[in-house]
Amino acid sequence: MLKLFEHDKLDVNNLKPEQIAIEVKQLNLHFGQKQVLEDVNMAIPKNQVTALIGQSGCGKSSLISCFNRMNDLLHDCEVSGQVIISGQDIYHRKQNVATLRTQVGMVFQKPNPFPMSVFDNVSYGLKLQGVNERRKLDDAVEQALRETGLWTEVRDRLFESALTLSGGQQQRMVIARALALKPEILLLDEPTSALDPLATLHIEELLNQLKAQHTVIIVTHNMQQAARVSDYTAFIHQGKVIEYSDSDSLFTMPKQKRTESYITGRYG
Ligand SMILES: Nc1ncnc2c1ncn2[C@@H]1O[C@H](COP(=O)(O)OP(=O)(O)OP(=O)(O)O)[C@@H](O)[C@H]1O
Repeated sequence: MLKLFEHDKLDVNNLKPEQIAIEVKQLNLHFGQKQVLEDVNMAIPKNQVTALIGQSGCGKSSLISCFNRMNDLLHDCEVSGQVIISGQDIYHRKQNVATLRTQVGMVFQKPNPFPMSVFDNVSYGLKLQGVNERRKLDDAVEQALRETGLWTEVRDRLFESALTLSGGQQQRMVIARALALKPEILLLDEPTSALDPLATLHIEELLNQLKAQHTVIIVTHNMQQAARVSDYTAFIHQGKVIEYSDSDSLFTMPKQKRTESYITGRYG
């Protein structure tokens, strides 16, 4: 898999404004009395793959859920601080949340195809946006399926139920459903944990291609996967970002003792 050359590495703790897709400032998140994220400050680079790693319950999913305000849907969740995307704090009261979720797509652990055809799944978001012209929908569906490498596999099955696809195909179709809306940012929460090794490999190869057009952020339990697919990695522990750097440095020369303990399997 083609990764960054040594000289292409960015210093994620010192990015220029034009290199930043998401800037997180003083982000805190509570569920009731429980603090889940504490003073998170980080800038996520544009058109790169960034991985969030850390032991179960450390706050990885909660953090990416802040990037498209999925946490708004949860009872008892309180967020403070700023998440800046395209120069706007997405927690500003004037932010249109539906627009935000178009701009920042999300894919979950378990493939969640809607019980309808492949075509209707992939065109779902566009139709919700009021796109009805058949030609436009056809083109968008084909383009999104090509982007996920699924087109040749499903071109003859577009009007069959998406539930008849394999788990790996369903997950790529769900990614295509997000891509059809042309998001700037794609959030993936453990996208391969329900898949077999071959389907996992397909998704991992796909991530590397997607970054040409999108900023990709992946939560993963699997450190080998993070090292394989990501350009940058943040290690999170008990709601805090402990270390954040290019993935090669973090996995081969971690600066913090806690990062080293985690990546060498001493806990987690
Ligand atoms: N809806 C919720 N209500 C209350 N607490 C929650 C909720 N969602 C998550 N939490 C708590 O927030 C903490 C962080 O959870 P989160 O799912 O972000 O962790 P994670 O690092 O993604 O874990 P995993 O790797 O197991 O998915 C955990 O203690 C969890 O129990």
